Amino acid sequence: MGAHPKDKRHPRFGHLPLATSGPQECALTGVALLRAPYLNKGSAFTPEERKEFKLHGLLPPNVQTLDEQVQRAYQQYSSRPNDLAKNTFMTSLKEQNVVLYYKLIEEHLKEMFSVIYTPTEGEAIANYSRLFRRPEGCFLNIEDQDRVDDNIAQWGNSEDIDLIVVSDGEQILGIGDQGVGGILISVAKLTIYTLCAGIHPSRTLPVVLDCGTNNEELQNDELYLGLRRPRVRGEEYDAFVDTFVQACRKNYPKAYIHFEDFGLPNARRILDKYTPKIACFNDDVQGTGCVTLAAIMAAINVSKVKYEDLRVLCFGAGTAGTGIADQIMDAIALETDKSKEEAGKQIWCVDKPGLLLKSKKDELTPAQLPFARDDAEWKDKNHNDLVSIIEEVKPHALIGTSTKPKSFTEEAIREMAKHVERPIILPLSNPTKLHEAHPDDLFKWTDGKALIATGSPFPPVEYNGTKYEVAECNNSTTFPGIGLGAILSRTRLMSPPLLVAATKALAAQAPALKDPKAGLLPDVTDVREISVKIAKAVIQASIKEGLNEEKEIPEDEEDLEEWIREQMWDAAYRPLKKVEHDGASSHAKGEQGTGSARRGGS
Ligand SMILES: NC(=O)C1=CN([C@@H]2O[C@H](COP(=O)(O)OP(=O)(O)OC[C@H]3O[C@@H](n4cnc5c(N)ncnc54)[C@H](O)[C@@H]3O)[C@@H](O)[C@H]2O)C=CC1
Ligand SMILES: CC(=O)C(=O)O
Ligand SMILES: [Mg+2]
Repeated sequence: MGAHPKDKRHPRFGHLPLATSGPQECALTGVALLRAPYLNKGSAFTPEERKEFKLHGLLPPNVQTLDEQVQRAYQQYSSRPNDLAKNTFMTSLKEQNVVLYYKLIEEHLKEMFSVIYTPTEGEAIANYSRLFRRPEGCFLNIEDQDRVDDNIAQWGNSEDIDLIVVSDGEQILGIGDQGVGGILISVAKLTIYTLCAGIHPSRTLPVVLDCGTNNEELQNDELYLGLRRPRVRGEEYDAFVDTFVQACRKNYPKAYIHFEDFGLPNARRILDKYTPKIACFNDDVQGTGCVTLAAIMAAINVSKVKYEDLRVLCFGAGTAGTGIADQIMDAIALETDKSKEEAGKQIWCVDKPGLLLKSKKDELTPAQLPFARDDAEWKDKNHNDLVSIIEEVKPHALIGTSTKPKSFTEEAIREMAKHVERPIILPLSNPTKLHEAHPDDLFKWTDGKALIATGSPFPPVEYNGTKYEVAECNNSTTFPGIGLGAILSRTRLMSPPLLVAATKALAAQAPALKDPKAGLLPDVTDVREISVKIAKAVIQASIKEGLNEEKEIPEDEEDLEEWIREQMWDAAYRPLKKVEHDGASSHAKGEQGTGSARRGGS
């Protein structure tokens, strides 16, 4: 038990919008308290708490520390036979004791990250209706649009929610349409926010928009839990999304909305519609764009390629691919004197039919259009086959967001390595089995010269007796810090300068800047401090743009970092303070006590 780590400090800031330390108000007693995951301490309830909260006789007598609980939980976790069983164990643990859940992951972050996130979370999502035990999050149903406002309103008072992650389940990781199971990607992304950026876990809301599913396997599965109908499209769909957004704005006006894993026809459209109006973010477009650009920035620092010369080939020009292409185009324009249009000419995009060409513009999405090439450039040249395109373009960087496994063939990679000294190769498709290439092969085919980062985690690669770290290029390195900055500054909008600032802050942390054999991106174990730096950059950019609604933000850099750290939630037990029932437990999240985690409320 012991004191909460933050209680040992004397906060230097009189005004902190988010409370993460000090006593926690609790209106529950007895069995109800033990069943409240945000307040439950299990065997770690102190003798005084056991007395005050009527827990005598409900717990075995030995009072334990959080560390002892972690030890036991880790043994239980380790005894599970496979990763999916471990994932299910973790879900149950979270339903019992939120602090213990996060502390356990924190202690074994590297080992558990892939179990609670990609790739294992993908498996859990695909099996959602079979593994289902207890719902988590908010389920909105397109056939019940009139109830959306009520359904959203039941999660607290207007000050209670900082962050909403929403998915419509159409393009989950790389495994396509998972219908209502998409709730678990919202849940998983919020777990990453808490773990990696200390976002207060009880101040978040995971949402799924159930609009039907085109996944026939799910439609024919008698245990499927979602709407058993083809996906709704068009005006009805747009009205549903808008009803959801308006309900969020009305009930939680300060909450930042994160869109995740929407399908190709909708992801960019929705982002473009709401970006000028509210603080929102699409992780697949923007988070992936930022992290990939940061990896490229680190790689060109090693390979000494200049922005004005950089040639990039994006294989798979969907939501993530065009998001990445956009960020790279913006970076080239910013770092050179070129216009965006000129900068875009340094990026070639390939999709299923081959290279994107202007003559096919009617078949291209608006996000693909800026990257379509003049047909004249490709007259009498093969633009349908990756090897031929590589031969012609001679890219410095090759990025895979195609969901087509093994598409970066030996022939393609050897062709690339013929033309550039240090090929930058980023197979980003998730889950692991969909990666465009395996890092072992990439090192082999390029004689150890490739600069690599992958979408899911891989162990280090050994080549010619040297061990190389393979950086994970996943938006999980960026979105938590961006969200933390957005929430703490209460930015009105997530405008491009905020994303540029976040990318630069991440790129500056790349281990490869100090050691060319090290990873292109920081390791997940350092992620909380990385998030502080990213959040700081986002906050400063928000202030510079005049977008910050939070006005009491320290100016001094060190003070600002400390102010951010003070507001990050830690996995530690806080003392409980008994309060009378105040009605908040009628909220869907009422088990958290008073429903308010604000300093002013406790
Ligand atoms: N590492 C990371 O942080 C992230 C990775 N991803 C991964 O990227 C992949 C794509 O995700 P989204 O862009 O959201 O999906 P999407 O469906 O929007 O895009 C995929 C694109 O690849 C194209 N494609 C399919 N087969 C192809 C082929 N044989 N050759 C060329 N293009 C082909 C599709 O036509 C589509 O345009 C997924 O595996 C996803 O998990 C997505 C976001 C973040
Ligand atoms: C990482 C992620 O957001 C994806 O694969 O969709
Ligand atoms: Mg995603």
